[in-house]
Amino acid sequence: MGGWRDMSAEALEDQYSPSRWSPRLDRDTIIDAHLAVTAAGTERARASAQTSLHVPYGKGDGEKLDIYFPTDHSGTFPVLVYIHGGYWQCLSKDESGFAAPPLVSQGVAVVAVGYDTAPRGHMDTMVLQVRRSLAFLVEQYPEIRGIYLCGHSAGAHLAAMVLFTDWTEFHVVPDIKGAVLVSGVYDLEPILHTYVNDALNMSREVAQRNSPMRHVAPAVPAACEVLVVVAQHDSPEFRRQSQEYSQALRAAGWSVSLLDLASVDHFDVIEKLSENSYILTQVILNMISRA
Ligand SMILES: N[C@@H](CC(=O)c1ccccc1NC=O)C(=O)O
Repeated sequence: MGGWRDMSAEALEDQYSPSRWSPRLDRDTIIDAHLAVTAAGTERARASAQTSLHVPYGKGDGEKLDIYFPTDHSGTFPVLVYIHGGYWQCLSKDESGFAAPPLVSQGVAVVAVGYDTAPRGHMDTMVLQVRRSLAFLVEQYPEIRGIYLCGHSAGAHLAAMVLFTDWTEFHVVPDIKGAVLVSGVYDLEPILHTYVNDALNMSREVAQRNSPMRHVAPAVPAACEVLVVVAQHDSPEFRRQSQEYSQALRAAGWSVSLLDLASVDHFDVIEKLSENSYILTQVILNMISRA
């Protein structure tokens, strides 16, 4: 976990700026393009699927989720819970439904979870909120048969934290059957030394306590199948984090695959989930149908 310690501040900043690594778009336009594409995809999903939007899972303003129901939902159904990225400080559930169309047409519900981003939300709060959203779903929707987590970037980090939850205080144990972690960050320590922490304001202790890499231990039972996905054009640091995290999980007895997707960057690696023909869409559908 150590190479980053030898980097200059500028180099580290570069490595943790996903917008600087795409051969497709330049750094000043790629984030806006990502917002536009995911917002349009979400609008399309909301227009075509049956939905329950802004469902409160807690008392806080930010504690709401959107449900995209399967086209045929007379019986039980699996659910993919999508946790958005945005470096724990931007984006929201309102542009996070774009992955729904190919899934709902195959009988899978999609839930886009909202959480309080920084500076309003603290790292501990975000992790707790996502955990509570799962407990809520299990209690409120008995039709759900099997939960699959999918998170992008900061959302992959939050999904990974959910895998290491002691559910006793939540009074329910969600049946998490799989997790798809896309271009995530699993060790938060390097982030402390970058602009990313300006809004997050994490101490070293908070960063360590919320680093999935530090929770991988053989003592934690291997709960579900994990797919760690990384983009060809993610930065070397992002690629290293995915490699090391997947190796650590495997060494601890988890069933893990590392999927290194060619020809995509940090942003279109997730945007393309709106397409039925995208390889990751098919891999996810396959994971769900095998269970
Ligand atoms: N300032 C960051 C922004 C960023 O990382 C980001 C933006 C939108 C969606 C996901 C992102 N990355 C991780 O959560 C960058 O340089 O790309």
